[in-house]
Amino acid sequence: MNILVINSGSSSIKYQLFKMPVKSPVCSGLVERIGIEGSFIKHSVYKGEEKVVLEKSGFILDHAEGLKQVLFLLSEGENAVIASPDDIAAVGHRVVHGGEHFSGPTLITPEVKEEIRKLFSLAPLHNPVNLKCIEVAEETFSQAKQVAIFDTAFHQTIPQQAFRYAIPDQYYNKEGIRVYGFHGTSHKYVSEQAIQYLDKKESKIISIHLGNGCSMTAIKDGKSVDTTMGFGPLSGLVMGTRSGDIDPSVIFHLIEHSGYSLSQLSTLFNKQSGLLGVGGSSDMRDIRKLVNEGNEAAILAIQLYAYRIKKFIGAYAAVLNGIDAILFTAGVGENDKDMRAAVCSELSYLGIEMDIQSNSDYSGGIKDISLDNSKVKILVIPTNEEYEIAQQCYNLWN
Ligand SMILES: Nc1ncnc2c1ncn2[C@@H]1O[C@H](COP(=O)(O)OP(=O)(O)O)[C@@H](O)[C@H]1O
Ligand SMILES: CC(=O)OP(=O)(O)O
Ligand SMILES: [Mg+2]
Repeated sequence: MNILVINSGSSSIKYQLFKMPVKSPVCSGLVERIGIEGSFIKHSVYKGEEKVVLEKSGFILDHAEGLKQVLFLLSEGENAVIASPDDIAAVGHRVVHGGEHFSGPTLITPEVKEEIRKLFSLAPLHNPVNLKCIEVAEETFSQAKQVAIFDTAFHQTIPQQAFRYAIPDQYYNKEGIRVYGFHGTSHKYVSEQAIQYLDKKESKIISIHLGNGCSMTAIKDGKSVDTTMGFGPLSGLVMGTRSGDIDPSVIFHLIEHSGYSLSQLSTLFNKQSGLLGVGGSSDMRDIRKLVNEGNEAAILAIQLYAYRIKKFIGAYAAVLNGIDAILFTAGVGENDKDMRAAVCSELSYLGIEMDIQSNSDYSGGIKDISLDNSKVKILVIPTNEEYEIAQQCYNLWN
């Protein structure tokens, strides 16, 4: 069964084509830096032991344009992996916000699309592009089943004391205002990998997903019990362009004293803050270059970024009453050894002790980068949201 998975993030599209139930993909790829200078596509086709990599650069304005270029790569030329669009049985879509409606894989109908649309304002960087990718896929693969897998689903196990805000009941009961949590597919995948690796079903894990969006989840015995993102994917950690936690008084102040409108506020906190707002770029690789040149704004940006993660490690150690393992994953978590080292520095009181050499040598796969005597394991685990999505789609029919 051919399942194409489309994972549209705020600044990228990742995709993989699986011949399920086989875990390794037929092809995979990445459209990066969508809407910012230096956009590129990297498309890899796996032919037995051989891997053919096609790279294409040139500005890509939006997700629809990026996806159309990907669809062309799948079916044209000598490296085509499908003969016709009808070869795809199902398309699995990552959808970021599912509100309270969706807790499992969901066949996409006009009603489901309407629900995704209703949540646009709560996930303005994501649900609109997720829906756009669904529409492009429906047009292109008209015979395929379209399935949505929601980032919010894994967090349905969070208890009320963690998912409710301390505001009057009616805002929860009538308007659904609560913590939903995001990156659930990634937190689920990496925590399951860790539980397998540690061979420890009863476990206290802190999963740290550092991509363009960033979030942490406290996971007890495989279940999410708290997470840093909330009603929308804006709270918690410092991110590429999002501020993370901010006192709502700042919002009142900007409205009252600077005349900010709703859309200006949304743009400020969603698109102009985080690494971009403080350090000058949303991309950690650019920030690292600036840091190496001694740029003070960039240095401050990574300090804020690391400090916030550290603070939540402390909070979740308390929530879980101990930690067996912390997991680093996603673009920054997997690739930025200096960030991992900064986060884990001076946490020996909590039993977190990194093997600096092992951290520096990390080059892929699941790896324990803690010292032998560290009470807490520090694991780097590459996320694979696409495989997790393909598996959940496959389970719908098998
Ligand atoms: N080698 C690297 N060093 C530091 N950061 C990196 C590296 N490679 C990728 N990243 C960062 O990872 C982030 C993107 O992560 P990713 O998980 O792909 O995000 P998303 O899925 O939200 O688009 C960017 O900030 C990028 O700079
Ligand atoms: C939910 C979220 O922030 O996703 P991403 O990291 O892909 O932007
Ligand atoms: Mg992502």
